[in-house]
Amino acid sequence: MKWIKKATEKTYERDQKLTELVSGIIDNVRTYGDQELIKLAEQFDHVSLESVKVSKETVKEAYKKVDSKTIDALNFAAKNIRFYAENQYKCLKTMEISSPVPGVTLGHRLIPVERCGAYIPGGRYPLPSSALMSVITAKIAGVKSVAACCPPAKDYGTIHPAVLVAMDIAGADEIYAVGGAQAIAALAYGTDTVPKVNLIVGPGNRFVTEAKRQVLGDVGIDSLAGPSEVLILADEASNPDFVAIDLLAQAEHDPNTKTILVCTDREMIEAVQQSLEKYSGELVTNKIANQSWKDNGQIILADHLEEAIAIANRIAPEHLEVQTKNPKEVGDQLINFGSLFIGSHAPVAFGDYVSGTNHILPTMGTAKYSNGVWVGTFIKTSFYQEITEEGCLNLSEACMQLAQVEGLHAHGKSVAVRVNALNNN
Ligand SMILES: NC(=O)c1ccc[n+]([C@@H]2O[C@H](COP(=O)([O-])OP(=O)(O)OC[C@H]3O[C@@H](n4cnc5c(N)ncnc54)[C@H](O)[C@@H]3O)[C@@H](O)[C@H]2O)c1
Ligand SMILES: N[C@H](CO)Cc1c[nH]c[nH+]1
Ligand SMILES: [Zn+2]
Repeated sequence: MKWIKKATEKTYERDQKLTELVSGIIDNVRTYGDQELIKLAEQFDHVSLESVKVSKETVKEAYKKVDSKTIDALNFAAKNIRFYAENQYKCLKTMEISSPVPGVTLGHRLIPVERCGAYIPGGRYPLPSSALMSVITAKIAGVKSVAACCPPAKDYGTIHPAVLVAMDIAGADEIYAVGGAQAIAALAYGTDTVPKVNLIVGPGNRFVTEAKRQVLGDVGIDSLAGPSEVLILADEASNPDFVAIDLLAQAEHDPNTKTILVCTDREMIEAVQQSLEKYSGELVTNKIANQSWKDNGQIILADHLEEAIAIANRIAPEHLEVQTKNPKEVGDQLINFGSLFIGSHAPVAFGDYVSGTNHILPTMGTAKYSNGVWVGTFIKTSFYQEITEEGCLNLSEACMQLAQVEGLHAHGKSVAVRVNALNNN
């Protein structure tokens, strides 16, 4: 099956040059700190900064540069994202339970990371919506201090004002005008201006993603996200205009975006192709969208719906739209996706901005084993046990036996001395 190779190909491939370039940036940030961040902002973002820290005054000024309709839309989106995150939080539970072994209590606590960094991409487009997604979710999870980073925009000499307003609405505690691999290095290792964090979340381009890969271990990360993806399931009942514009809506993100149509009806495929032609000329973003569709777009004709569903489950796309008849029934059979959009009136754009689900999602097939950013991303489920004298005696024999099998003498002895002490009392 030829389609499998293309549809499951990694959109983010590491290469030696990228690895070395990024490790050089990380090393320089560790050595030269803020001075290097300012130098790289000049080099890559063409902005000259005095400090990467964005002041409260600059944030206040940003509100004056953003129209009220945008601020209203950001607040509307923020409310829905908060609602979703708060309700997901309610699904998390602490646990404390008596073990069947008398004298042993087992439990886990939900402990938010103390400090996290949220990377908000800003190279190609300003993405205020991404600021809402990461920062709001971190704050609902209980993270005390959230540092938001985004590359400075040339036209403003700092972060784009709509992104600054979104960061503020979302509740960011600190804001830094720094992007790319250097932002990840600053968050991971700290500089005089940027205190280091415990966890970094948020998507970005190949430099950002490679940097996250390299700092992992010194700091936690959410995932290694690649360019956006959409897979649309369609049949003879779909609306070709809806299908076509949803493919292009993802394609306009990046020339590497992966856009796939899986359809059971040949005539529908032809109709979608005509709609694609129609829209491609209309879009302001058509240069990227057309390029992306040409290089990474794919149409797969499935023999029947069961096959279409199996294909979607095999590809495990970031976004999965079901625009077939009985979309709910089809949706129930889908098991690998970052975010599912059920019905022809559910374009990905709603999830990107306003429905409330998070748009920072697994890509490149990683939805087979992982999920998008949610409150749980920021919360550790940390275990504990409380053991009484009775519990100690009840656990001791099997414990000492296993320690002996493993040859770990002190392990066994740490139990034996307690048992002896109890028996001698
Ligand atoms: N999966 C998701 O949830 C999601 C959400 C939003 C965006 N995205 C993706 O995030 C990505 C955003 O990428 P972007 O480029 O627009 O913004 P970005 O902020 O990720 O990257 C911009 C930065 O890259 C660095 N850079 C640029 N050229 C460089 C070079 N030659 N060498 C070293 N560093 C360099 C610069 O520091 C610049 O500030 C897109 O691929 C988009 O699809 C994904
Ligand atoms: N579709 C992107 C996630 O893959 C998120 C986004 C931000 N703004 C618009 N869309
Ligand atoms: Zn999008």
